[in-house]
Amino acid sequence: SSCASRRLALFHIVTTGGVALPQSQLFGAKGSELFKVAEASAAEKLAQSEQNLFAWVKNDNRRFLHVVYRVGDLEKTIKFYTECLGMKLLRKRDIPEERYSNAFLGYGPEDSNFTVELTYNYGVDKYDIGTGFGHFGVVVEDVNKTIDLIKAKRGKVIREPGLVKGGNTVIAFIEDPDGYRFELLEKRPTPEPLCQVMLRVGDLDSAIAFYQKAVGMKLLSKRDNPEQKYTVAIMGYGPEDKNTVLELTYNYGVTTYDKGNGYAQIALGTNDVYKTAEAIEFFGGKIIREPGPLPGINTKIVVCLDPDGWKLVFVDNVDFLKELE
Ligand SMILES: C[C@@H](O)C(=O)SC[C@H](NC(=O)CC[C@H](N)C(=O)O)C(=O)NCC(=O)O
Repeated sequence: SSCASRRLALFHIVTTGGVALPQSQLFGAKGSELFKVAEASAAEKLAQSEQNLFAWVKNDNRRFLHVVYRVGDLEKTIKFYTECLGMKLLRKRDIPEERYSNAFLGYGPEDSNFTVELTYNYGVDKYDIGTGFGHFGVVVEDVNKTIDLIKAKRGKVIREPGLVKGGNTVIAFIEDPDGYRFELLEKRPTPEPLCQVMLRVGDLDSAIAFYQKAVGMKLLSKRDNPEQKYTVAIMGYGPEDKNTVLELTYNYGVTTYDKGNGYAQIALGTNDVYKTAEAIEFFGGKIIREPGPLPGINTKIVVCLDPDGWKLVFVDNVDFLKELE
């Protein structure tokens, strides 16, 4: 967009009363040459800024911190995640003045692992999950065993264990007490068992470009499944067997989804929220909260939307660690 506005500025130089005239008519042949030189130098500067920003984003210290969503009964969800999915309750906080509580759960400490941040809003016991949110992925050693345990605890199994259609991983799907789906994937043990967040997108190429350029993720793999009519792009900061990834799913012909009001956002760590905001804007993301410290806790954040309107929050790495002290 920044590129487009500079082009627009150049265009305005050669317009009179809103009517565009050929450059040679305005400035003569020499003027037209000068204009071309100015335009080329502006384009070079723009390309240079793009390179610099992208290099900064790639070298920033980014990682998946947590995924935030709303639940209707915090204790019920904590019980389900700890008993059925083997997560640990890492911390809880209550913010009575804002009438909400949070619980953080996961498979390892927050300073090095991806976690879920559950939000309970006082008095709200139900949310609409919408159609855009897909699932969270959890690696387990034995899907059948986990499913038996979930059934024994009266958990909801929505897809029995078996090979994923068109692939060779044993999977199963379950739903938590609020209806959020978890895909269980049978894989070798990993340092990051909370391994995926799957979101559906309406334009896969735009989403991939945004997550590469503005968010600094790598396109780890892209797989088309013509029989099932969908394409998946796996984006992340490191190899899928050791790191959490974002799984972007494009269903043929589906360009919009309902986001509901349950799923909220993914939080990512950064060394500089101000520079992050610059990159987000430059590469076409929409900033919905300007970079700066949060009142009360002073943690610096910046909030933006991806091309499909999915929310991302970048959190200052040092401030985040201070929060954990
Ligand atoms: C191994 C890993 O890549 C997967 O598990 S993909 C899972 C697969 N995803 C989809 O089908 C996505 C498209 C679908 N229309 C959607 O929008 O969710 C899946 O869910 N397979 C189901 C199965 O039974 O195999």
